[in-house]
Amino acid sequence: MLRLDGVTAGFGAGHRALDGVDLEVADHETVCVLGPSGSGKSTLLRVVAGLHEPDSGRVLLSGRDQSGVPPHRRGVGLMFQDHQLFPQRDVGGNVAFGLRMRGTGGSDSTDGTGSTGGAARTSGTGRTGRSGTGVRRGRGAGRREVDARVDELLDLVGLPGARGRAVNSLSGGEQQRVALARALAPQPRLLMLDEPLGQLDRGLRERLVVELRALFRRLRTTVLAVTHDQAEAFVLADRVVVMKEGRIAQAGTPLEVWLRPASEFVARFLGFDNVVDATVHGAAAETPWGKLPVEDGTPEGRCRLLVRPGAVRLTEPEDGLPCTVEARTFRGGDAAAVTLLLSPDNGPRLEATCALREAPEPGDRVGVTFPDGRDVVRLGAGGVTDDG
Ligand SMILES: Nc1ncnc2c1ncn2[C@@H]1O[C@H](COP(=O)(O)OP(=O)(O)OP(=O)(O)O)[C@@H](O)[C@H]1O
Repeated sequence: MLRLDGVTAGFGAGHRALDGVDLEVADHETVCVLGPSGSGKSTLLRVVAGLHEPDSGRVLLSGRDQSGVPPHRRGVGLMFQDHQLFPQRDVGGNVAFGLRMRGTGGSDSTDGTGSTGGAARTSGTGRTGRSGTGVRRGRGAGRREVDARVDELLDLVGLPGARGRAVNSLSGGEQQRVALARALAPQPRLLMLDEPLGQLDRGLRERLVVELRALFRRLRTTVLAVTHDQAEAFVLADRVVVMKEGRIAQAGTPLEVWLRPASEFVARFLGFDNVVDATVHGAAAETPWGKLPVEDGTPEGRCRLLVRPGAVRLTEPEDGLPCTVEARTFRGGDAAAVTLLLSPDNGPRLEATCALREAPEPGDRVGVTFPDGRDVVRLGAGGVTDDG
């Protein structure tokens, strides 16, 4: 569906917001681009949408090179985090705008980019017979037909009966759903979401992201989404792409990336802080915290080693590496988990997790052992791309 070949793009001489990016998104796949602020995520979407011309490289949609193809002729939908609904139109008017974007050349867009409802699908690109919203294409639909289509889309996003409501009477989450209905209305061949849930509170995000995933699966929508929140990306994505300074640091399924971060950068981005120098010999690694088990097949030699908090077992001070508890943070969740920051007598600080009822207090003395190698990972081994 989408392919980027060596795309480099920037803002002025020598600046590279994207640096030789190769990326593919398959039909019906949801790919989430993750990365810290400034890593090039939004620029990537803008290049695909045709809103930013690459300096070199190619963007192909359904095998066709998009050089020189204007945004409204690319058939991609783009939804930004601030979703930019039209406040003067009611919910129905906003979603109907998305419907009108089909085959109009996108001229309704407030900024000429199609960013409000998505760069429009153009007619004649052959999308007949597609299951999904049930919204059919064609101009000149009568009022009743438009209303019916709008209702269908609102049902789809979980806002039945909202057609006549004023946009400013909706909650943030409801507005988000309207924006999504509007972006889905033209049946873009590729839907791109830029921090789609960025401004919503955590509880709502967690709920909506699960709904979005179910919706995209049901509609078989092809999605390229950008987020800086790895938890969100892991729920939504079939595949995640982690970016660093305009390059792809790693791509893989959420599980692959979580299990085998390709580099220290990716590991730290995922929130893992126990990363140390180590030397692997056989089934063990020499570390500043002592000898730790590693999984069978771990390549030998000097490396950076990730020790996930799950590998750290608390015990009595005399039974393991003696540490002082520096801080403890209640994380909540089903397991009532607590994150502990430990200061070992030897070696750098160490993060551990445990259940609340077992959690020691700051200042307490504990011992730690590392009984299981499954959460001890040699970095740079087994990732798709290693950024060193
Ligand atoms: N309009 C612009 N003019 C100049 N530089 C820009 C412009 N837009 C982005 N940049 C620069 O390009 C780089 C990539 O920016 P981009 O917005 O793509 O990153 P991002 O990963 O989406 O960041 P965020 O998560 O903060 O939105 C950054 O260094 C940024 O400062």
